[in-house]
Amino acid sequence: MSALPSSVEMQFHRIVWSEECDAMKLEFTKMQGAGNDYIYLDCRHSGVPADAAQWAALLSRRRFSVGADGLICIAPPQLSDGDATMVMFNADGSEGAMCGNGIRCVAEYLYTHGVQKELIELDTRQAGRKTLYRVGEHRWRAGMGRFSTRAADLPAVGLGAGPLLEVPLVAAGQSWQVSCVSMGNPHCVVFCNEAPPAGVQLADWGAAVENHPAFPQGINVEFVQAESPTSLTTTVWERGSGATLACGTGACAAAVVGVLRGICPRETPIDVRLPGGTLTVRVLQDDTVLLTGPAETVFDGYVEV
Ligand SMILES: N[C@H](CCC[C@H](N)C(=O)O)C(=O)O
Repeated sequence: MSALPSSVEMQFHRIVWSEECDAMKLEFTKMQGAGNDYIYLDCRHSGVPADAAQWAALLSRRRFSVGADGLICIAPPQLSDGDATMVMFNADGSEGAMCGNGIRCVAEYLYTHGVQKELIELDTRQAGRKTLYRVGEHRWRAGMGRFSTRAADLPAVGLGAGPLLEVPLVAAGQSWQVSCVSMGNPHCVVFCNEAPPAGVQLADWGAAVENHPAFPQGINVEFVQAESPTSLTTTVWERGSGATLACGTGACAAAVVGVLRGICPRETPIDVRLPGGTLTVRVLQDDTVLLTGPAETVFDGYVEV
């Protein structure tokens, strides 16, 4: 494991000095939602450590460390009536504004660690408050707030001023009609005959769109195939993490574009089938979105550093 960030601060309340091995133990909980796995740190007493981004990049490395799509700090709530704040980092250490699979797992973590409530209020640093409803064993519904297709909310440049529903985009030698949606974080959705289209390498096209000049802060990319009006098959390339088995906000973005393009119905549950599992999305008349899916604990562990 390469050298730790030199300025690692002993802010984690769950870092304990281990006498027997004269090392520092960083305790964590590994959780996943439809295979989108993160390392969760309980920072409710200590606050988000200054080195969280470095820890995310260090510990997310598969085979060389714990391995994950990123790291999520469970921090104190922004407002007194909240239960906690989710602060998420992608595998490259970049901070994501919102994480649909992560927010359900934070609710599950709190529920299994003393917050015995079926309705949990979670804050985020950039995407506002989310309300989580426990709908079954290890299963939560998240109120994801309203979507937006405005360039300013993504942000996107040079793609036009109106709703970015059908914009031409050339990347990796391919030209596509893409739809851009913000779920608090930016998504580029491509409806196609198969997801991903034959002959298109997700890693090539995904990375090319993620880093396209039209998206100065990067973007998450979804290829979507409509099996029926209420069943979408989707593959994902995530900003800052690459190909993941599922993306909660990406599932919402796919369903939203399906509704706005008249492919999917509003209000009706839409199954978004991802490589890691199925998430269910409802796009309501007022443009708010509900995301339902699993939230599972994989293991508790610690890293000696
Ligand atoms: N990569 C995303 C954050 C994680 C989103 C995804 N894991 C989800 O479940 O919504 C971004 O940088 O906007």
